[in-house]
Amino acid sequence: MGHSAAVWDFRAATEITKDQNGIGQVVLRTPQGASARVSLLGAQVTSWRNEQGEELLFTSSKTISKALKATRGGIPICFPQFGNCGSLELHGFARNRMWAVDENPPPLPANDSSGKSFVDLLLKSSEEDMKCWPHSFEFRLRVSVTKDGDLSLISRIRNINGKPFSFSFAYHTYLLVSDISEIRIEGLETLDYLDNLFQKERITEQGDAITFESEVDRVYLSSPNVIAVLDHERKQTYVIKKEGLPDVAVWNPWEKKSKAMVDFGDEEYKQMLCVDAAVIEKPVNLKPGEEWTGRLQLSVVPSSFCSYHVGLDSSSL
Ligand SMILES: O=P(O)(O)OC[C@H]1O[C@H](O)[C@H](O)[C@@H](O)[C@@H]1O
Repeated sequence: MGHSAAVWDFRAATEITKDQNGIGQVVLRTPQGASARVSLLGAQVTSWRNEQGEELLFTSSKTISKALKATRGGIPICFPQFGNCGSLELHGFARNRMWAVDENPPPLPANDSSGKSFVDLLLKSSEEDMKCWPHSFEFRLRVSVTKDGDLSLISRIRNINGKPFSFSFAYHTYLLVSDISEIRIEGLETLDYLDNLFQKERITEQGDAITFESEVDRVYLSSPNVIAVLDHERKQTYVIKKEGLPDVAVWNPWEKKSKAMVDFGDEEYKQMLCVDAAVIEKPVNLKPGEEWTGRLQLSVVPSSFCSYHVGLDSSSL
């Protein structure tokens, strides 16, 4: 039975359940049938479905459900470190911590909650984490599904310390694709990137678009705020809009590395592509009392629908 958006109670449509390990899961639904699932472990979005109920994010079928570890897939949050560019565990600790539902977050700009199904989550620095990263912070994440089925993530990180600190950050987004060989990314051409396969060497992208025929592990620098990932076979395009996130990490492990990963099927590299809106090259510096905001909005449009080319900006975010 259909529901009219006018009478849809977005709050009531937000359900909190538990997974088999007892970890809280927030399910967001729209009247048109789009949905997302967010785990309180890591504030990781583990599912995002369109109005037809089709999954749009990749999750490894070999995911090992070891309690208190992020699973491979969805959108893990990398904070306060991306990759291994510091002394912390890979991609920082935030993705492996339990987050709380924040019932009363400081207000976001007007209208952010209207017509959306959303949840606010909160992570604060713990005594344990202070031992390896001695900074007090409050990290608020709002995850929303809009009435059009778009997935939106807004991160606000506040320094509640007496001293400045800096961090790197990424929305480590595992997109589900039909066949990696048929995928093209538009919006990164002509940019410089750091190549993780060559000791982070800085290289200028020469291709007209990014395509895939072997392992890729790069960080594109100073990128535009709209990136498109075209899936030729499915005839659909992921449009990635971002704000406050200058870099884009692109990763596909390809065949050999896939076989070496215990929580990843040997052939699964064909169905995934990580395209992470991020701050990596120049970390964010926060003075005491300051707050940083990083926004990501993911939509899916038919590939014939090219309006994402119209004004490559993110003003509608
Ligand atoms: O295995 P994960 O924690 O999801 O990280 C997977 C990948 O993430 C990033 O893109 C890094 O650049 C890669 O070197 C890393 O292997």
